[in-house]
Amino acid sequence: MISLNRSSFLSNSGVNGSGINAQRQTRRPLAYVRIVASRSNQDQKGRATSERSSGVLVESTLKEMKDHTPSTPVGVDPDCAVGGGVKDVYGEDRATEDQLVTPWTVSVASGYSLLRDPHHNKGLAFSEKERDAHYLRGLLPPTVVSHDLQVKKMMHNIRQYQVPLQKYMAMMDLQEMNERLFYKLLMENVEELLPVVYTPTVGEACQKYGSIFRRPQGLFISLKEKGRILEVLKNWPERNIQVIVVTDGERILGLGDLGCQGMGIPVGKLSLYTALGGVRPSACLPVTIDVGTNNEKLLNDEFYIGLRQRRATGQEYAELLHEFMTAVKQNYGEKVLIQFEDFANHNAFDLLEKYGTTHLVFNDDIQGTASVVLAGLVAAQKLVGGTLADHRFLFLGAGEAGTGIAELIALEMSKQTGVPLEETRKNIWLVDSKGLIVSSRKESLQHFKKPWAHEHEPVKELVDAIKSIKPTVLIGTSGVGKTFTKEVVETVAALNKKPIILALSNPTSQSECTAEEAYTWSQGRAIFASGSPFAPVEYGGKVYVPGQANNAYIFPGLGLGLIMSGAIRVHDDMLLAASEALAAQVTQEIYDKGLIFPPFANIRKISAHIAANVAAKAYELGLATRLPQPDDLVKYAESCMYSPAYRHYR
Ligand SMILES: O=C([O-])CC(=O)C(=O)O
Ligand SMILES: [Mg+2]
Repeated sequence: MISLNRSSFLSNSGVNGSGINAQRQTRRPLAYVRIVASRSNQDQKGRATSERSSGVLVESTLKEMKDHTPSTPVGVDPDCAVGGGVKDVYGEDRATEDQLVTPWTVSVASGYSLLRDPHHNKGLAFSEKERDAHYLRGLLPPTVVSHDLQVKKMMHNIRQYQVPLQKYMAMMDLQEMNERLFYKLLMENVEELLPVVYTPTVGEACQKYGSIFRRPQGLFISLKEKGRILEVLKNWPERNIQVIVVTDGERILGLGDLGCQGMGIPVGKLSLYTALGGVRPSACLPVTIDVGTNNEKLLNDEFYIGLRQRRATGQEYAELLHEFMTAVKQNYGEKVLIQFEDFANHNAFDLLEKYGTTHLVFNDDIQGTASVVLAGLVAAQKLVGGTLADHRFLFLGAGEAGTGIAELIALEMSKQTGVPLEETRKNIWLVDSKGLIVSSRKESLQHFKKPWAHEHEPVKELVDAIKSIKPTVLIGTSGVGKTFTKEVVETVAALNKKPIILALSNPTSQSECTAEEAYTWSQGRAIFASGSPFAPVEYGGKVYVPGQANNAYIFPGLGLGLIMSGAIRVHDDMLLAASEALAAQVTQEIYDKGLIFPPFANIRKISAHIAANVAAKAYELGLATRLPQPDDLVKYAESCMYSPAYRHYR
């Protein structure tokens, strides 16, 4: 193994190479040279090879590598929480000096390779000067176009596709071809493209991930890698990771066990971390843990990309997860944020409890969804009058989302009123597949359902539970579509002037009811929001715009707030702080439209406010390590955000 670290490059500066490679090199301005976070291996001929993040294989002799000495000083980013690393000659963040441990190598991206490097490619937007300086002459047609025109053209192209999955694939191709164009497109067309890169289309993409799979976009850690996870993490080309979204694919949206094909979810969530929350793409790491799948269809699918075995459970599962969690902390330190995503109930609660005290973790389905729904409910009080404590809540679905939301509502009510948590919980009722959760069922209930087992006679059907509990708010977190039937909606609508109905299961096919059903069956009285987007509905000559109560409002800003404050733990009060910040973004103009969530078009501003509130809470709780605390946290959050604007290359 060649041990050639950054300082050895610098100490060798000025050494001229010889031979073809060296001649090629001397022709090229040294400013092309950049330090890339790639590991090198030495083959039998003593050459170092490294696979760059762009997937371009760089081969260099030791001598040649010495010649790739950066001519420009490698500067350190100003004290910005989200940056904070060494910049390469493109002005982009790279690993910090102490992370540049051997065996890191140097590689060159210019000419043909530059066009195939998604992090630096600008396509037709390379200027005349850049085309000269970077050996691009002839590799591109003569036209030079602006970033804006590229966005316009891509949107035009994407709109030509009728099938959502084709749009998804076009977006993934773009992400792999030109990252900054991908993010500019997504950020400037967020309402149109969110349903493409995220729910509902990402659900279909996961179902078909094996057949549409082209290039890996994250790390696959399977049982085969047991005992070697730290090594696997080091294969990832980026070193300065700040957020990991990890799934084991067992409960992908409301679609069930999709095994290794769940990878679409971490990839999609992390692209929102960047587009919606401004965390730079190179700091994001999607991970799928593959312990097998119990999905027979996938096990028999010749295109399935995961381990062809039934799921490992018990100790084998726990050991793999523990090795992963330990390796992450060892490799990236204790301030890397780990977001658990789409784990099945039986693991999700346990993992959160187990690692919540040792790692910076949160579960998006339990806590992120809860935070967004609480914000919507707080905002809804402006439309219905009163406070949270005036309500009775009934959930269909008592899993991660259901019990997570229920607990955060109870916590907020307790904080607002001073009434103990055990008491505020009594306003909240849950129905699972066996009926209303009541005290006589307590013995047989899973632990996360037990706090909701109140005194009541057993009730089997949802509609009977509604008649008995008389909820003012009905929330669907069942993962089962079409469960808010006409009778269900009519029953809750008969009890309330303005029933709050939230159909949160994803994707659209699993939504408890559609927006049209909610408005029609409630004669236009429902305050409705869903997890996946629905188009506006016309009813009785009026247009109703449904809200989207999706955790995408929260996790990008929450993550940014945690990163920028250097938080070391996630605390429930931070989720409340995030929720409060989101609710505060609902303006009178939005209320006047009958909405309880702000438009996604404003999400960057919303995320900055969420991040600021979360960071403020982290400082207040003594959980922030980035000191001193910035004076204006909103401004600071904005200043930390990634911009997809092209860099000018020297
Ligand atoms: O991914 C989404 O749209 C929301 C979510 O976390 C889920 O449904 O599991
Ligand atoms: Mg999820």
